[in-house]
Amino acid sequence: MAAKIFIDGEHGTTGLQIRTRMAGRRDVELLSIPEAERRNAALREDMLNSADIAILCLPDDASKEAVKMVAGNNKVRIIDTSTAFRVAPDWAYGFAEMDKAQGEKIRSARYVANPGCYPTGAIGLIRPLRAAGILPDGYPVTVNAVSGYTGGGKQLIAQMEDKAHPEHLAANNFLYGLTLKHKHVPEMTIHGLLDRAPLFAPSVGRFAQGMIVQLPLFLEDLAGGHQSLESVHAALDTHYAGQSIVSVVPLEESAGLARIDAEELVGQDTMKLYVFGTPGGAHVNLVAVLDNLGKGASGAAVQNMDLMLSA
Ligand SMILES: NC(=O)C1=CN([C@@H]2O[C@H](COP(=O)(O)OP(=O)(O)OC[C@H]3O[C@@H](n4cnc5c(N)ncnc54)[C@H](OP(=O)(O)O)[C@@H]3O)[C@@H](O)[C@H]2O)C=CC1
Ligand SMILES: CC(=O)N[C@@H](CCC(=O)OP(=O)(O)O)C(=O)O
Repeated sequence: MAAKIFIDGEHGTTGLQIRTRMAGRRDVELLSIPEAERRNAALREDMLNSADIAILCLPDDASKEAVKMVAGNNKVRIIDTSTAFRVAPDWAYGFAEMDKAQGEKIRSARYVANPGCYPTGAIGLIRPLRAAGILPDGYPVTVNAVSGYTGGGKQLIAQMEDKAHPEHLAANNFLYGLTLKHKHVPEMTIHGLLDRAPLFAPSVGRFAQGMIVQLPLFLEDLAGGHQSLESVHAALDTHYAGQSIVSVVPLEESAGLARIDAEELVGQDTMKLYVFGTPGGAHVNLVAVLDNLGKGASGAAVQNMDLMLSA
């Protein structure tokens, strides 16, 4: 029998892209609410409680309310795409490739927190190096990133695309999060296994989807025996061996590149990791490229749903 899936927030940016990815699938039956009724709490509660898996594509507060609506119903499993539960101890973090044991945790979980788009890139780069003891305690990690503007949901899309919007944004590229208190920092710290919060500097470009996350490192401050471009690359390559969602670009290939396109993986649910620098040099720049709505949100939610359905 087809599994019943309800996407709460199905008419928003993340929800719509999950729906697109489900189109044509016979193993799932989508429960749906007409767009005009999207904020009808009674209807949503009914749908949430009729689902085998509910995927929440809502702001944090609405996600918390939705979770309360199914609290007494052990049959319903939840994937939440908001920031609300990403560091909650009783939720499985929905990034299967970050750790060998994570896929099994997601498969058997009742509650799965889908990662944020920036943290997917940052944790994808940081965690293998922390787990292998290469990035030492106290290292001052900085994460610099650029996102397509769909990362800000319907509101930012309207501000970027609609010239008549009262808060129209004309900039082609802007920095934000200037207080350095972005909501993704706790998630990067905890799931990146860091003992010191990273300094995170995000930005947005005038392109709809796509993302680059950069982690520049000083090689002399890494653990002994790992202070080379080749060693850092080998650690990432070993960590991601045997799966097809996160790939580590060979050093010979990245050495021949003059530039990286933030839109490289638009429409795909994979992530590419690059290691840049010069052999024998002092620095490396680790770079993750992904689609903020692919592996950064909707694609990851479908990957998590598939893992849960395989239980
Ligand atoms: N966009 C992205 O790249 C990413 C988004 N996320 C997260 O995914 C979640 C959804 O974001 P996104 O799709 O971008 O946002 P959108 O604003 O595009 O969509 C949110 C949807 O939720 C609806 N909604 C808002 N409040 C309520 C409520 N109280 N009850 C019912 N429905 C409600 C909105 O309706 P209405 O139109 O009436 O406001 C809208 O349809 C957020 O938590 C976001 O942080 C995570 C990773 C990446
Ligand atoms: C460009 C932009 O505004 N991006 C969003 C993050 C997008 C994302 O990862 O969503 P979550 O909020 O669910 O973590 C921001 O910085 O708040």
